[in-house]
Amino acid sequence: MTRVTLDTVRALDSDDPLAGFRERFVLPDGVIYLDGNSLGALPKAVPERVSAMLHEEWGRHLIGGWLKDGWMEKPLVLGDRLARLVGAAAGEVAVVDTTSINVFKLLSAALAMRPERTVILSNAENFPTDLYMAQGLIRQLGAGHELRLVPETEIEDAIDDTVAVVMLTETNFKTGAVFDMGAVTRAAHAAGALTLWDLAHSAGAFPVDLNGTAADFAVGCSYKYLNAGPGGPAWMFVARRHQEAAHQPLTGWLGHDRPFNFDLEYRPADGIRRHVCSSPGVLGLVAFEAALDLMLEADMTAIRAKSVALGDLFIQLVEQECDDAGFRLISPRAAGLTPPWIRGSQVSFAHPDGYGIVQALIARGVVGDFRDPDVMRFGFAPLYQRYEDVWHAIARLRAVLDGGEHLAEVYRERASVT
Ligand SMILES: Cc1ncc(COP(=O)(O)O)c(C=O)c1O
Ligand SMILES: Nc1c(O)cccc1C(=O)C[C@H](N)C(=O)O
Repeated sequence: MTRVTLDTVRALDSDDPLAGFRERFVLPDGVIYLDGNSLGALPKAVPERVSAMLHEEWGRHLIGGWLKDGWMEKPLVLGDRLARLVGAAAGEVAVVDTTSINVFKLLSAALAMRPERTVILSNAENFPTDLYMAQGLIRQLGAGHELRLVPETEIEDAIDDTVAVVMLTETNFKTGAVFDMGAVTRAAHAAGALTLWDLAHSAGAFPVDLNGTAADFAVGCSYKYLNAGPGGPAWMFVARRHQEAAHQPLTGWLGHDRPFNFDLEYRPADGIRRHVCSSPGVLGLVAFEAALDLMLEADMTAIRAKSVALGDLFIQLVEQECDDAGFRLISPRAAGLTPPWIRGSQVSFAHPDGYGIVQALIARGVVGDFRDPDVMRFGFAPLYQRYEDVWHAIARLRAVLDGGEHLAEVYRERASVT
């Protein structure tokens, strides 16, 4: 393979069709941010839009904003906009609650649609909150249901006629490996099961085609690749064909068919609206709206192409510059430029000193993250990263290793939030 040089990466940046997006984000000087897969960077439009909402909407219209400024409808209006990014149709997505809560709601709805079956099938590598929510729901439902975990490579074979729901995170949060959503969904349907996809590490990272793969249910967050800010509102998808039958358990007043009739009896609204529970958090929604509008200006195929190129470059440079360091690539080497996707928008290497290396890199302004037991994780966000950033990140990695900076006493104890 030809050696990569600084000239090579500068040439890639000068040919980059997405280069113009970078200046639309706030990025601290000197920082190379490779953690947009945990918390996306701040789009400049977000504080502008939130400030306008505060001063021009809330400040002037007071309670009138619910109607005049469309606050009440935002969960569904933004859902329709987001639908375009995830291969859904208008009316199939709502922006509500948190990812964990939406897992609970949709898992409950799906189990009730398969009353004769008892198993929620998932993988042992899934992000724990999904498993915890399933465990909590099972406890709530009383005896009878089971969360069955198998290794991710065995999922399709494990789908049998006891399985009610196959609940998977499409992109593995540690390795970036991506399930073949179409193949798993076909296998689930062939066995009479439903699918619930967690797209936290997929939406905004690469093209998602919920209806093209006939997915049943999905959830996702807005604060990673969609850049809506810490704790930004989550979203959920219910395929149109299930909307009549799918009933979620958190039957708050805003999922009622006529909330302002104040009836004593709950009657679910039609369609996706019944999955809204409470008053929408308008500040978070407005931040998300600004970030989403920016994302929708970009071509998702171009985003995917650059994400793959950044990830490939990162792998190549680690191997070129640090081949003596004992890094073990745990992400799929090939990413996939057409579906089925194989690697998401992150690259992870395992290393026994991974924690210290990540911390020492952060001290040098290269922000990635660490996941137990030994995973160094780096995320690629094509709208605000340059190829040259990858070059400098690896140069700083080399400097960390050369200086033994990662072995410092201060990194012996791990921080509790990373
Ligand atoms: C796959 C996945 N699901 C869910 C979450 C978190 O959900 P919540 O927004 O409810 O904290 C994360 C990360 O925080 C995640 O990686
Ligand atoms: N959601 C997070 C948070 O509130 C604090 C710190 C990190 C996170 C994360 O997003 C973790 C992330 N889901 C992961 O993939 O590890």
